Amino acid sequence: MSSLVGPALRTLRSQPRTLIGVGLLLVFLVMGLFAPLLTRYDPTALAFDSWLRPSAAHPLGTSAVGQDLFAQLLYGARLTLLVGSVAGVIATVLSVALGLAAALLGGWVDEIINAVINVFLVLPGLPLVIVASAFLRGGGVWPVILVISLTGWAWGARVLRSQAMALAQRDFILAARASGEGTGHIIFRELLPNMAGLIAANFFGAALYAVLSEAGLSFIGVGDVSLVTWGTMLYWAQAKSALLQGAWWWVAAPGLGIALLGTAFALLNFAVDEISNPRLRAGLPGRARGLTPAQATQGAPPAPGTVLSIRDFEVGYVTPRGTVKAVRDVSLDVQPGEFVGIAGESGCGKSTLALAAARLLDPPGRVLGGTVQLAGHDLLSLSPEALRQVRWRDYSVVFQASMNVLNPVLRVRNQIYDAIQAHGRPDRAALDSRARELFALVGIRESALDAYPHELSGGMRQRVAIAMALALEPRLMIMDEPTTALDVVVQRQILQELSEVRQRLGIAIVFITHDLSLLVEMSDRVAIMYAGELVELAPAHELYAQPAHPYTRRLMTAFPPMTGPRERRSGIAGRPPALSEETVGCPFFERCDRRMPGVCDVRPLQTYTVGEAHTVRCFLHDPGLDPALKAKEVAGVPSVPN
Ligand SMILES: Nc1ncnc2c1ncn2[C@@H]1O[C@H](COP(=O)(O)OP(=O)(O)OP(=O)(O)O)[C@@H](O)[C@H]1O
Repeated sequence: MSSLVGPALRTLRSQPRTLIGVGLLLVFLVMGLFAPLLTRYDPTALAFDSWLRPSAAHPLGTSAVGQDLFAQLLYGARLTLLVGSVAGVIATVLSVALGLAAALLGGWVDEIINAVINVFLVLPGLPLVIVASAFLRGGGVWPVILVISLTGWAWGARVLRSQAMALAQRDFILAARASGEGTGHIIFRELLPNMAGLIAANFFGAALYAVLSEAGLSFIGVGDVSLVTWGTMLYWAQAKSALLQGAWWWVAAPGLGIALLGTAFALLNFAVDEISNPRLRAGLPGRARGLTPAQATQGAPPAPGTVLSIRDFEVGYVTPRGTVKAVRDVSLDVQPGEFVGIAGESGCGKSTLALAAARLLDPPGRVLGGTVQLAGHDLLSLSPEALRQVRWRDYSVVFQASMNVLNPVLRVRNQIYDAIQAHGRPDRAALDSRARELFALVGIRESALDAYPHELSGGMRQRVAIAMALALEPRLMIMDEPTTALDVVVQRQILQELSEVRQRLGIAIVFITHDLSLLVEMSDRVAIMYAGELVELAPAHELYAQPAHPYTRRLMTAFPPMTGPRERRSGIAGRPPALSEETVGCPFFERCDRRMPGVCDVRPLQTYTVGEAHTVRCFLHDPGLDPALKAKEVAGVPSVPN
């Protein structure tokens, strides 16, 4: 919750519309709460002459029966706000409870809830309210509130049910369930915080509906017209022909009150959306992650011509249990046409690095520091519109699940056309020839252009996704395990075609996989990640011949080579450290057969250069270190031959 206070205050300060919303609501609250202090008149007392014009004694004049209209406006604010807020709360509580019950219990419970919601949605709202309130007529304000709440909850329940159902399938909820967390924990710690924005928006929407419904009911005389609300003021003004009498202020004052209260709710609704939705408040990521402009531009400038330059990059997942720092101090440059492979065990931060660098990281993921320059653009500072211009034209992304982005009801041809048209409008003939060209590039027969996605195999669909990513011949393609879901033969074919396409078009590729032996064959350079750190970076052949980091050597022995005789492979004993904790020294210390206690577990990790374009983060390569220390091997940790 505290993580929302900062953004809330920032949004309040930076958004004039939020300030206006808060200001208006405060004015109405003061009017309602302090009405007895702001006027000495009883709003219902028939104490004055009728039809008095506005004056110092009666700022809004008097009614047809001699009541002070200013007093009515003040006391009317009180009941109007009461109706809005209480009906808003009841409708929201109902919506949240039903939405959560449907999502968590599923099955027949969900079916019944869904059916009830649908019935309430198709029932025409106003006639229902009129009929219901006709039964409860004259009972004061509470029946009105009850009727409005019970007729106004269904829309919110539908939206909240959908969101709860979508969240219930997200990995973090499934993980919480799998780890045995109780329903209370899942509802209050996992689901509700993620639904906070929508719940608040739902409340303001329901409150607005309640205020308008009460005004509407009162105006047509169905509510309790003996109460003083802005709605009943309008009713009496109309009943006594105020406009014909020239007393337009009798209509204008409550009308304006209702309009401004509605405006306040709507503005607050926007603000809540912005505070609770990290994507909206992260319009400018440099600002969102709390970096000063100076911090956002830190780092050495990349070499001229560099396509992608990542500097001092830090990325984390901000969770209720703390921040999981998945990418730690990573710097990496990619040159035009270069194939850079990134390998490492599962969970070492490869995907997080790719997603964050491509500005595709979803909350709770957040860039915590560093810069990403792509062909001269400071990618992290681009506005969404500027980013749209750059994405696909300057860089594209292909993920393992990219084949699933194909729309099942559109022919592949149209989807390819859309990708080509993303930044221009070539004519039909040009589109057709480009689509054929792209299909030839990724090795798909032209006839597949007229297929629907379900008519193609997984491998073909993934090739279509790659063709779409190639459509605008970007300078860089970021590919995160693009072939992992496919069988080995298809995987091999796609990789060969990719390699040819890259050479022909000069596109740089950052390719992520667990499979180091595959990368060594494909890449110009290979980066090895471990526990969020980039621990070794070297030309592929050099990494293969002389791996410098003990982890790289272990990783090499863990995968069979793609060619050559079959050998017995050994895994890596132990587990990487938890990324939610800060590591002192080398994160591989516990699993390392060459570890040097007193050095590796104590000193801050540094990068050493061990060859041209070959760097490693390992103290074994510290030229200033006592060679006697390096010679020792650690008992109990299986060693790997150099
Ligand atoms: N939404 C999330 N919330 C919290 N932690 C997360 C989230 N997503 C990923 N992580 C953590 O971030 C770390 C890095 O994950 P990431 O998916 O980047 O690793 P990876 O090397 O790509 O793994 P894989 O090869 O299995 O895809 C992991 O420890 C993971 O548990």
